[in-house]
Amino acid sequence: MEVQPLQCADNHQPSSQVQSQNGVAGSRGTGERKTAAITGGEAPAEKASPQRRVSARIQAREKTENELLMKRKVELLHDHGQEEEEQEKETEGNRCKKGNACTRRKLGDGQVSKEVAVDKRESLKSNHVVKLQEEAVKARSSSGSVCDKSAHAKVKETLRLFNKYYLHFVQEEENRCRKVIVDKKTPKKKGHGSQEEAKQKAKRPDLKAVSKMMETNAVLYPEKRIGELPGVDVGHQFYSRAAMVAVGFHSHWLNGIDYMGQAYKRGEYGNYTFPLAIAIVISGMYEDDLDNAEDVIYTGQGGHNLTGNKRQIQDQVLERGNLALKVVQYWAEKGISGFNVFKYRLRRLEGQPLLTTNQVFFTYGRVPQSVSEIRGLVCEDISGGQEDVPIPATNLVDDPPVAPTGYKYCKSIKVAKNVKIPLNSSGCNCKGSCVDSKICACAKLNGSDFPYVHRDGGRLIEAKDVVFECGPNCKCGPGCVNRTSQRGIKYRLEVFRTPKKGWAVRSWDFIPSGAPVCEYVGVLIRTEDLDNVADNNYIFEIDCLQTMNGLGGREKRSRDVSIPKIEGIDRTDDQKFEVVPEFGIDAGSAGNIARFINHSCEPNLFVQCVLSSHHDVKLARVMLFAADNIPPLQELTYDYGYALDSVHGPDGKVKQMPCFCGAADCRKRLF
Ligand SMILES: C[S@@+](CC[C@H](N)C(=O)[O-])C[C@H]1O[C@@H](n2cnc3c(N)ncnc32)[C@H](O)[C@@H]1O
Repeated sequence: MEVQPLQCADNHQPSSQVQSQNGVAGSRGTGERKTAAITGGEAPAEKASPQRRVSARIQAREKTENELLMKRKVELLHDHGQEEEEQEKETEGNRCKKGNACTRRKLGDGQVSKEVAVDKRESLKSNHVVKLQEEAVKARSSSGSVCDKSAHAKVKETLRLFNKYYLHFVQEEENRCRKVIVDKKTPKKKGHGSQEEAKQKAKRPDLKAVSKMMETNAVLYPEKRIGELPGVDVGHQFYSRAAMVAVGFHSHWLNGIDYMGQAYKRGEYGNYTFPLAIAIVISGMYEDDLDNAEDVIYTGQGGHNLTGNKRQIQDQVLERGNLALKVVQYWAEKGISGFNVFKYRLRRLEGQPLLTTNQVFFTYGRVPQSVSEIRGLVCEDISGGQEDVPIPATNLVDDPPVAPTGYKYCKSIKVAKNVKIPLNSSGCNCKGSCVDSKICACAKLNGSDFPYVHRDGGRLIEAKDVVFECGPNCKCGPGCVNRTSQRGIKYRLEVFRTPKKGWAVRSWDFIPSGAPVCEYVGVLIRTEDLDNVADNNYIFEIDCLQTMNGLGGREKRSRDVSIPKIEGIDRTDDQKFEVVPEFGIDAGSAGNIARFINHSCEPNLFVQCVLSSHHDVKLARVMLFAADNIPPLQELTYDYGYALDSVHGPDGKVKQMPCFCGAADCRKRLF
């Protein structure tokens, strides 16, 4: 636990205004806690024993799991049926995977190419397409929302897997680059990897991640198909070309036009005229492009300078993808650089959902550039200057608009008097920055590897049981990558008022997956001393042990870390983990931005326990990391992890709270 002097901006005013509309307490009076069932103070007989609290959670989680399992079984049967139908089909996609004809538009590694799903198949206008779309709509409405929901979840899961592989390969690449530098400095030894060898292995991490997805059959839609892809809505943003390939939205990481060739004539699409384009990328790489949301003038493929200056250097030829676009109108013209280019007018199909911007700008809205542009501003910086980046609060909901009140902003953990923070653990002996995982003592605790990559100022490769960071006794400096979560808030966050959930948090900046967003800060307290639980919505129990053991239906996390031995607890005996967390963080009266982050059943953040100054998991720091690539202005959320029916009111009765997260897979209740 990092214990730092408490600095508090005084936001402590009467809390009556911190009420959300329609009767759901936005911030007061529900008595819930984040991870375990609780009982209010007025009915001692009903107070849940530690054992009971956790069992209730486990039971409810098991129920949810069983339901999900059943759902998955149904989907598998459905998928299997489809597979049989498609078995015979020979696909261009497969040939492409074997290495044929996949070269054209190049993006730099790591470049954020925010490709928008304008509509994958908007160039198709035939009756067959309309029919297929009608069938898809019918299928959706007849099978209820289950099909849709799981499709969204699958897309998200696929992208998360891709991001995980990507970060693993980023780490590999960072290590390789380091080796090149070391090799340059040290005389060449025979038998040891030379510079040449290191150079040869260079490959873009995003492309390696795509290959890995293909190798492991993890591409969600590996077969080309006509019609929309379930789970990818109009307006969906991909953050790299490779991510599109990982989902199967587009089967080339370089080509702009993805099309089905003549081979498809023999399959279920026998009535179509091939070649037929099924997905195009508007990458802004052609000097003759003119794109907006309703009408796109798309330039055909070929003849432009692959080095990336967008210049057309040759005439285009009416072949391959250029033949595959069946569109409203097409023509040939002399482009800006005087070469023949093909132009295709693409128009949105009637009835398609609208994009959020008129021009294809790739953001969900317009991010304010200065304080004067902020609509509904009620506070310029709720941290009162404590955070490096000011945190404005806006309110376009209440009349008159009010600012968040009833607490003190507090940048770092405040420790209750009866909580003893363990002494600082011994650290590593690395100089400057920890780089060699075979030498660094902290890396060894993390399974002999660093949990973070350097990219974007430090990104966590994947969620772990616990992350061991370098601490006060380590010899490395503050810039060490293994101190990534200790650098405070670096994104421009905003607290904003919602109609149904009280206050909420969003970022004006794009947040890449694995980036640290903030720590959950408040008063570190013994859970047995929490006496106002019935009125406090801001308690976070430090339940790393439960997470580690996958208790309460949680997903077990990566185990390649040295879990510290915990007195009285044998990790092999799961039952012994059924204990109530001993400590919690109460952000009710004092806390940081994290206290405003709402729950979602499909969250974009995840909770990660981090140990830096000491190694007592029960007192770990609670960090929130980005689970996905998060576009600007998307609400930041994490899963509070309640089991349904696990929360009890002061009268001992099960308490329920409706969930307004709006996710396709919403469980409809917070607890
Ligand atoms: C830690 S606070 C989050 C910030 C809070 N919205 C506020 O106004 O201060 C937790 C409370 O927010 C509300 N909340 C959070 N997520 C919600 C959701 N998905 N649906 C409904 N209410 C939610 C509930 O009142 C919950 O008790």
